[in-house]
Amino acid sequence: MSDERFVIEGGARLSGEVTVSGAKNAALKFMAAALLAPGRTQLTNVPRIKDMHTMCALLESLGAETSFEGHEATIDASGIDSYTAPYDLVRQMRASIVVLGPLLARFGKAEVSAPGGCQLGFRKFDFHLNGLRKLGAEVELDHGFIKATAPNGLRGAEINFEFPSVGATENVMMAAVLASGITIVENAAREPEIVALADFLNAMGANVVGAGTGRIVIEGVDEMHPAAFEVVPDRIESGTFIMATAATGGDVLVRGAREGYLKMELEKLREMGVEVRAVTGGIRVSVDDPGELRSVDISTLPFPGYATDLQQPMMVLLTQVSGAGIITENIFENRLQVGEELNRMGAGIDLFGGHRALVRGPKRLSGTIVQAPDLRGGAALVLAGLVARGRTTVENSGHILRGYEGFEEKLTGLGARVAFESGTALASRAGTV
Ligand SMILES: CC(=O)N[C@H]1[C@@H](OP(=O)(O)OP(=O)(O)OC[C@H]2O[C@@H](n3ccc(=O)[nH]c3=O)[C@H](O)[C@@H]2O)O[C@H](CO)[C@@H](O)[C@@H]1O
Ligand SMILES: C=C(OP(=O)(O)O)C(=O)O
Repeated sequence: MSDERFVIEGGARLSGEVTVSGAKNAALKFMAAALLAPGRTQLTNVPRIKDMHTMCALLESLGAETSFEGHEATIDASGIDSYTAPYDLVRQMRASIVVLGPLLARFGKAEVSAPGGCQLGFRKFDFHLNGLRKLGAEVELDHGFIKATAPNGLRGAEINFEFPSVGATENVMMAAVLASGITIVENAAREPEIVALADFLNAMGANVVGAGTGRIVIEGVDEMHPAAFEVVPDRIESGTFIMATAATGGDVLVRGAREGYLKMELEKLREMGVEVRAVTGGIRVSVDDPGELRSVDISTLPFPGYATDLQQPMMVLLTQVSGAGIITENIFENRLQVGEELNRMGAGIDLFGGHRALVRGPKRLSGTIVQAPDLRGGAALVLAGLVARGRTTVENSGHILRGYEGFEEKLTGLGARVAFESGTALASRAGTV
């Protein structure tokens, strides 16, 4: 439990403009990819969020030099002298597992603490390990650590994923760029962040084609070099602001949002009657009365299906529109649990096991104290606070800081009444710090 909280006075309609930050789930992988080459990688449009600091700490623990000023991060991976990602960092951020592929590819060895269970449900890593084994690595689980070695180097192979896992596709791509010969990844994840990573790897000298389709082909190269690269905009942050605007009944230009990154989500919003269109520089969303919108069913799936990371914000929106909608969560079974917190606010959501929820609207939510169950669930509860009567306090909000830059400032800039408090700030107000 963290001692950070968002406090929201509900009832304001959002209006104006908001600019989305760079994508967490792309930037983290670029930083791991920097391990593939000695020298100084320079990333721009890096979001100022907690996960970036965690990744800097992880890279530094391996011997890299990092700096993170404004929205620019530099990583010099010349002096790597450790190949172990420790438990205390992996525990904070599961995405740490993506250093496995690059370390193994460049140094022939890597040890990463096995990521434990987390808020979203079972998050297995078997696809990562089996993919690396196919490339010739010896991989074992020993005393809670994934230990991988490739004494004779990695060699290209055909890898057929049982499920298009984002992280496993990324780990295998980053390992295969320095393997000898050709690697073919079938049933690869197709998320925009995979395409962004392939573009970045190619800028570093790799030869990756097919990213964004289910078949990625990688021809190994002898060495990689550092590159300067810009992080793509965050589609999940974009979607969060779009849904917040629809739920409060507002009119907002979400600068940086890309229509191609939110195909299914925008289709669903249009089906509901939300006016949402691509304009120069972003996406404009406008709703007069959320109660006049119609409910829809959604089912989360790998891209280009409906994103699991935008399921919880949609759950909040569905409480504000007319009719009943069924949410089917196919990726992370625990992500529907936020419905229980919403029910404490009066949402009346029926939860059927871990996979289905029935949301009926429109409901007048009432503010109370709720607990952020995870990153996107926490953001969804802030959205619920925006539409609720009275004051909502979202406790355990440290999760939200992992993924949203300046959430309080951005929402306040759109007219919301939101404050962020941390234990330190509260103690300081009380004169104890
Ligand atoms: C840092 C990052 O980019 N996180 C995103 C990434 O997580 P992450 O990369 O962890 O998600 P995956 O695509 O790997 O997971 C999808 C599903 O596959 C299962 N699985 C995965 C790997 C494995 O070895 N075995 C296995 O069974 C998982 O339990 C889950 O049910 O993609 C998810 C799905 O879009 C997003 O919600 C996360 O925000
Ligand atoms: C679940 C997420 O992140 P992670 O995979 O790092 O937990 C997310 O970005 O929504």
